[in-house]
Amino acid sequence: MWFLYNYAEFGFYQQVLPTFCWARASRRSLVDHLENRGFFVVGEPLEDAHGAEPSSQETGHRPGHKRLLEMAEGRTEEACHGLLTGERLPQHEMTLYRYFCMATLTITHRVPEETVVDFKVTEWNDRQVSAGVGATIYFRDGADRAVFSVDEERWLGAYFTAIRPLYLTRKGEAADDQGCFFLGTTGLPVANPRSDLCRLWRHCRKICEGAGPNPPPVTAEATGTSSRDKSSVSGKGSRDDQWDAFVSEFPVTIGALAPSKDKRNLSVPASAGRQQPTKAKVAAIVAKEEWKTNVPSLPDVLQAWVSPLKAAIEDDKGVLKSVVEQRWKGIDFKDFREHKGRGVIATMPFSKGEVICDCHGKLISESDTFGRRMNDSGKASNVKPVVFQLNFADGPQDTVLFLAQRNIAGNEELRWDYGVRRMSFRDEGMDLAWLDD
Ligand SMILES: C[S@@+](CC[C@H](N)C(=O)[O-])C[C@H]1O[C@@H](n2cnc3c(N)ncnc32)[C@H](O)[C@@H]1O
Repeated sequence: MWFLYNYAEFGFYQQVLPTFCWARASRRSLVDHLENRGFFVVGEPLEDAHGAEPSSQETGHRPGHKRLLEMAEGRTEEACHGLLTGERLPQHEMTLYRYFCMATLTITHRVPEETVVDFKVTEWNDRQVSAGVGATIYFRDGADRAVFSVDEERWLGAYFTAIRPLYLTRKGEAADDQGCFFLGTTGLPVANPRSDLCRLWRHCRKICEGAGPNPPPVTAEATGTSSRDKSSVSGKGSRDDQWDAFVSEFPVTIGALAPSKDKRNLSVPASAGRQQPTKAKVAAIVAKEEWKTNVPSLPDVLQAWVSPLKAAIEDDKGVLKSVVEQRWKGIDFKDFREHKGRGVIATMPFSKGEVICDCHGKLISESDTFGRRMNDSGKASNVKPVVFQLNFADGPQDTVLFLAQRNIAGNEELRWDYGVRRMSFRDEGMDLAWLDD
């Protein structure tokens, strides 16, 4: 019985665990080591405690991820059915569905991430279908290939026929889909599959946690156990049952070692989710860690919190490129003539929170920038400026981006609240009626 064999080593790991725990690489390698020795790892650190994303290799090949993917299959199947019967899924579900399709390639079929990013529509169209068996797809002139089951082919097919076209119709002149199969919501090829997969794992994990007070253990593939293989061992209950009994007898948490003093405030946000966590949520996360020293203070943690969405924007290659090239899709100039001069309109719908353009834009002689032409509205603004630290190749740069303040329809004028009122100009401002707009 696999864990009895390892049981002899368990005392050793209990001793050495704390010294390995905090450094991210050490946590990873320890988990790898344990899994290779046949241990199940519960609460596997899919991302490190500092909030950094795992490396692409880690993201692509964690056995725990395969398990999470299997657990998301049911929901994917439902979504696939909906898509194929003409149902319009909410945006975030379509995005998750696309993540799932990408993960099917990287995790189930071990297709390298670069190949997934570069996966072309022609390669999909050229797939070899064997009725009732599945399909073989050749990537990069046959350098990589994946043999899909019937279900997998159907999942990707539903993405291709029902989701990708929606993204494409939102493609403006500035955007180039480059014939890629996987597109982001803005119609551009996906740029960062690693962060997409991290979001998928977080989502899958939430589903697991929502399933009951004790999330199902993330099992190591090396043990030969999968969600579909819960055969009992030695007639003494399933492996999962035996594991549960084992864990309850010898509880251990690999996050139990306190964080270092300088890192403590960054240690919680990674597990806090997309929204700014409440004090209560941070308190619960901290309590769960059972740290004894350097326990982070709740207000400091809340202050250190950075939205994962914000982090994703700061690394988004499309945004970085648009800022540099001043090419923003889905918006255009419009002359409102004597009423208020030129302004900027949306030429496609934007969802709340989407990046629209940067605020002032790089000054290019004899060339306009959208940010500089946007008109004001104190009462009915639909975009808002937000400061980001964009991670350009030559270093981070503070940049103000305009984000959609609410869902914006095509053809709407984009306006932001300059923050000035008649009173801002003292008496001179009294003639500026547009400031009341
Ligand atoms: C940054 S510019 C915006 C672009 C400007 N409309 C143009 O044609 O260059 C700001 C100026 O636009 C005009 N403006 C901005 N918002 C306006 C509004 N809601 N109604 C009328 N004029 C407005 C004001 O003259 C303001 O000084």
